[in-house]
Amino acid sequence: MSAPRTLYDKIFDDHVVDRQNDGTCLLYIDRHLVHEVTSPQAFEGLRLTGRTVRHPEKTLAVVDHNVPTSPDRKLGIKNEESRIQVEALAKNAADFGVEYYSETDRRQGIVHIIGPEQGFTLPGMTIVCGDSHTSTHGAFGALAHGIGTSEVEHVLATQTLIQRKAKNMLVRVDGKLPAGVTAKDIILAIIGEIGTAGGTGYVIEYAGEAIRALSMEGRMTICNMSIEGGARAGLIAPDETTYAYVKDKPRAPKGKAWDMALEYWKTLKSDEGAHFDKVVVLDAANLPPIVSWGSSPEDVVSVQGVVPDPAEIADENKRTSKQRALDYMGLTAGTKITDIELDRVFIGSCTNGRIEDLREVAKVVEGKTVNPRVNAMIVPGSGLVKEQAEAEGLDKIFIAAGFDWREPGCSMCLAMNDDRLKPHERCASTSNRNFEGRQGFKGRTHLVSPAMAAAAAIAGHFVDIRDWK
Ligand SMILES: CC(C)[C@H](C(=O)O)[C@@H](O)C(=O)O
Ligand code: SF4
Repeated sequence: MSAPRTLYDKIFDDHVVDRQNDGTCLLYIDRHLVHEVTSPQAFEGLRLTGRTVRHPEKTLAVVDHNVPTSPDRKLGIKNEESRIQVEALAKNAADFGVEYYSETDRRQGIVHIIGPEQGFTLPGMTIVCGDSHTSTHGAFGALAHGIGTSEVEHVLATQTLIQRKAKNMLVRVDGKLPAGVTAKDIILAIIGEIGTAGGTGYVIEYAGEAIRALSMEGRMTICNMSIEGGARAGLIAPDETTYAYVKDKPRAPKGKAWDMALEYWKTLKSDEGAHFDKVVVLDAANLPPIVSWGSSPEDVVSVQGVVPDPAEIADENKRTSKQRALDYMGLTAGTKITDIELDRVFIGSCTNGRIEDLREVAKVVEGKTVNPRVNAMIVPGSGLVKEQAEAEGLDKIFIAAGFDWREPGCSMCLAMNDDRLKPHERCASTSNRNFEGRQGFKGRTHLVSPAMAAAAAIAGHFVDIRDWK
């Protein structure tokens, strides 16, 4: 009998092409997603050395970070740098025979949203992209992680990647989530608990009753932010929820191939007794809605809490850094979270820009009006999410409430396009990063769930969504 293995061990082992004595491995890569920011030099490298893309059919390219989200974006991109990046990807995809979704393609959207939508992302696969939030695809029980631009070139040329095995970490979330508390709150709570370096050197497998109960959308939200906890990747073992989501997606296996795939996918779980180097356990029943107060995703507190006091931190470096975060955020220790007023609300991103997120938002804002002080935008994660939302009439609810309803893209998740905060503007955001300047120079970001962002847009300040009527 071979030793019990984790899900990560299994997927890794199944993809090893070569293993050196020092542990360096060459891994086969099943799927490669490409966006405009991290691919120009990689394609240029191929050109300079006269190489081709080894498997264009295992590669999919899309523009997302730099595309405008205004309705008139068909008229072109005004910002020169953005335009050059987008045009470069269009040309590279055409030159190298890679399928490409331009900003006018209805399937276009954020790279981590379109992969699953197209059935390009499947259980058991190795998936890479020159983007840290590639961890999102781990929700399907795929080993998915970000790579650097030189690695993008390596994968384009060889369909393989040099990797060393990471350690195994298990995050088990037991129990049932209370009403109003979501996948976003789970992952913010996990990062609050383990810290942004807690997952360094690990691949995290999420398990437990609360994880099993999540939809694929919720699971993607969790895996998406694994990287904010320092982990190389996040994983959730596939189950009936996964298969139901994947079935009939454009690129999912069909007929006999589906049956064979399913048989394999059912083996994709950690064996009884498999060894984890680190285990963290959380109880879902005790989780409140969470709001970030600082400039790191670990700076989180319950919506019922107050802005913490750095003076209470013993470690000097940490104390100084958290004080700096408070200053940057323009907050005073002891302020009640529900007393924090907002200027902007951003609902979207690869963390929370999927259809289920928009349905949650619609439930909260239907028949209500955005606070006049607040400028609130909703950016669907893809063209297909937008179509689905419109088919369900969600856009009408949003527009009637005073939200700006946009075209798909990364938008205000990061300030790489026209959507950005002005200095000192304070934003409730469903995205994944609250670093200094992330949403615009001197902008102030509070990370929250879609329901919490929606309620904040209406109230003009944070409210406990559990009290929402
Ligand atoms: C631009 C890209 C390389 C970057 C990433 O790697 O994650 C971006 O998507 C982000 O979220 O910061
Ligand atoms: S939505 Fe944000 S986190 Fe996701 S890929 Fe785009 S910039 Fe990165």
